Amino acid sequence: MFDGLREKLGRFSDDVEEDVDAEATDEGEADADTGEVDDTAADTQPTDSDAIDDTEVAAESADGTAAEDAAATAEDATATAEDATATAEDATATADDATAAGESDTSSEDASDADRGVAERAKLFATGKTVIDEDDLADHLDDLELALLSSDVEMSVADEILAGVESNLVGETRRRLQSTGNLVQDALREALFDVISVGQFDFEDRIAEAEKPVVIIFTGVNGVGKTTTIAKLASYLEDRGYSSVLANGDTYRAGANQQLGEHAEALDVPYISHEQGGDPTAVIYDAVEYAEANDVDVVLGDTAGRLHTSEGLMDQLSKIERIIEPDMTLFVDEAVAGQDAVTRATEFNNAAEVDGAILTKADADPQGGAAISIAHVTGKPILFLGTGQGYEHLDPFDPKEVVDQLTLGE
Ligand SMILES: Nc1nc2c(ncn2[C@@H]2O[C@H](COP(=O)(O)OP(=O)(O)OP(=O)(O)O)[C@@H](O)[C@H]2O)c(=O)[nH]1
Repeated sequence: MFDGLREKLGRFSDDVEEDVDAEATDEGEADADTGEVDDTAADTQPTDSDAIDDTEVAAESADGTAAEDAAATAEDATATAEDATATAEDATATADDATAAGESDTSSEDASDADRGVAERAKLFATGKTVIDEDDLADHLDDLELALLSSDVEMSVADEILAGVESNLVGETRRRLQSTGNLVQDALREALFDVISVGQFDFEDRIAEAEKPVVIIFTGVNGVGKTTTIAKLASYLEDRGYSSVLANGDTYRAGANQQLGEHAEALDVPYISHEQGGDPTAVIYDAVEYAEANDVDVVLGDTAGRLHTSEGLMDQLSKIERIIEPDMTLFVDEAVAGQDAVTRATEFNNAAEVDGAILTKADADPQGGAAISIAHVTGKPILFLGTGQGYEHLDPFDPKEVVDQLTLGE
């Protein structure tokens, strides 16, 4: 799942990490230069023998402080601190060379600057800050934006992710997700998690706590897998001890009755329908009465995905919402629909406020744009992913798992 986008995100992490390493090496060399300067300050001593002694002392001091500090900090740090230790070692080596050459004449204050540089770099790595140059990062962020947009991530969501990555890289990362030991990847993972996890709530808790019957209405266009999803959810609920009744509120489309009826029969759950052209609100109302009379826990009501006019459809949904006052309205669309799914989610949310979304066909290698964008754009969480045609192919949406999938392929 999401293989294309995962590859692009991986490339971004690798490229930025490479620059961070290059930057770190440059800084290490700069620190080492400072060390070179410090050591030879000893040459200003009056006698040759003093100069030799002092040079040795200065060299030891440069080694000791720089390497020891860096090594000590690096011990506390995670894997990333190893770079800093390496830098400190480089600095030590170069400082030794400089001592032998004895070529510079800067004051010993620079020694503490050098020490600070290495130690602070180690600390930065340890706390999740990087030393990447802002201009370099800007170039990489442009690449990341292209990668996201070409994978159908909505523009405002892409911007949010870029802002998140940038602030996570130049600031302190929040570390809600387990660190991968790669700062750039961690920054990206946190930024993705922020947009994907918007509004998450526990669906099962909501069902358990609500007064019965719980009424759930499904909205979304035809052909995306709405009917199949209703059936999958009935099966999912049954597995968790809840009975349900299916109601066909799609009285517009010929064949809808038969389709949902077949699922009800296959699952052996009650089914309420009216004639084609009837009032969908009345069908769902009947199903609620049936549930109340028969102690059924959950009413699952389908709605039309298309009418003569889109206003007609939206009016119908508003009427259901007004009269039935469902406990939840869930928007269903295809993960593979990308930006279209995001646009439709917004439209349906405006007509009948949704509580969450279900993305079907996540098994059909979607780009990932819809999965990343819908929650942030609508402010409502994705609750389930459809992962196949069977009734068992409905997986609760776990933002952390999706982030892992997108960044680690797990
Ligand atoms: N691969 C895959 N196919 C799915 C998934 N969910 C539904 N489908 C298939 O998508 C097709 C359309 O599903 P329906 O449930 O009929 O879609 P609908 O939204 O009710 O559409 P209409 O019947 O036209 O109203 C069917 O062949 C389903 O088996 C899924 O998660 N993965």
